[in-house]
Amino acid sequence: MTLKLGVPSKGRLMDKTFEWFGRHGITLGRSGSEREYAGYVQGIDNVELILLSAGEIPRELAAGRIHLGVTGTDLVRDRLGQWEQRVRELAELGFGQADLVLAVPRAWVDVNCLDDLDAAAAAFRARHGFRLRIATKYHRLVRDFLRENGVADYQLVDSQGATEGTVKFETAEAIADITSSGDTLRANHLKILEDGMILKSQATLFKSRVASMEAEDRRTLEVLKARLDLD
Ligand SMILES: Nc1ncnc2c1ncn2[C@@H]1O[C@H](COP(=O)(O)OP(=O)(O)OP(=O)(O)O)[C@@H](O)[C@H]1O
Ligand SMILES: O=P(O)(O)OC[C@H]1O[C@H](OP(=O)(O)OP(=O)(O)O)[C@H](O)[C@@H]1O
Repeated sequence: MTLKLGVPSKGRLMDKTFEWFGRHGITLGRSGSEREYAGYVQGIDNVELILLSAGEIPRELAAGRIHLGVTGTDLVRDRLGQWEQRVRELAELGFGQADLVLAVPRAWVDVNCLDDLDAAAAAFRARHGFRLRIATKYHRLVRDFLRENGVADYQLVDSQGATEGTVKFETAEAIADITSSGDTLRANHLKILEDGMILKSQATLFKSRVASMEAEDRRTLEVLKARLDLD
C-alpha cells in the first residue's frame, strides 16, 4: 500500500506546493508531458502523488480516496459540511492567502455594510419583483455568513469563474469571491463591504479522517510528518 497525497494539478498552488515539499527534502513533480496528470515522488518511500483539481481535493479526502491533500481552507469549508469530522488540518503552508469577501458596486454610495445591504435588498425586491442576486461559487460559506448576519432577502446565482464580471453583465447585483491584491475588484468597479469579510483562506495540508490505513501506511505517515516537522 502507498500513502496517497493529493496536490493541485496546475497553476500557482501546484508550483508552491512542490516548492514547499522541496524545502523539506521531498521532491514532487509532474511526469510525462505538460498535459499528463501523472506525478512522481522522490526522497521518501511509499508516498504516491495524485494530481487533482484544487476544488476536488476536499471531496476526495472526505471519500477516503486520498490520505493527504493540499488545498485552500476556503474550498474545504465550502465543499464539506461538518468538515472537521471528515478532515484534519496538519499544517498551514503560508501561501495561497486570499480573502473571501462580499462586494457591491462602488456606485452604491449608500451601501457600505451588511445592514445597508439588507435594506437595499428589501428595496430592490419591492422595486424589481425579484430578490437581489449575489454571484458566487462559495454557496455554503456565503449562505451561512448571511444567515448569521441577518441578511435574508437575496438569492445566490452560481458563478464558477470571472465572478466579478457578473455585475457588469447584469446577471448579479453583488458578488462573493476570493480576493488577494484587490485588483480584480477595483477593475470591475466593486467595493468590499466594511463587515463583508467572510473567511481568510490559505493553502493547507489536510489529512483524511476516513481513509483506511494499514500499519505500513501509518509508519509512512509518521516518517512523512517527521520530515515535514509536524507533530
Ligand atoms: N488571487 C488569488 N491569490 C491567492 N490564492 C487564490 C487566488 N485565487 C484563488 N486562490 C486560492 O487558490 C485555491 C484554488 O482556487 P481556484 O479557483 O484556482 O481552484 P479551482 O477552481 O479548484 O481550480 P481548477 O480550475 O483546477 O478547478 C483556492 O483555495 C483559492 O482560495
Ligand atoms: O484580488 P486579485 O489579486 O485580483 O485576485 C482575485 C481573483 O483571483 C481569482 O481568480 P482566478 O485568477 O483564479 O480566476 P477565476 O476568476 O477563473 O476564478 C479570484 O476568483 C479573483 O477573480
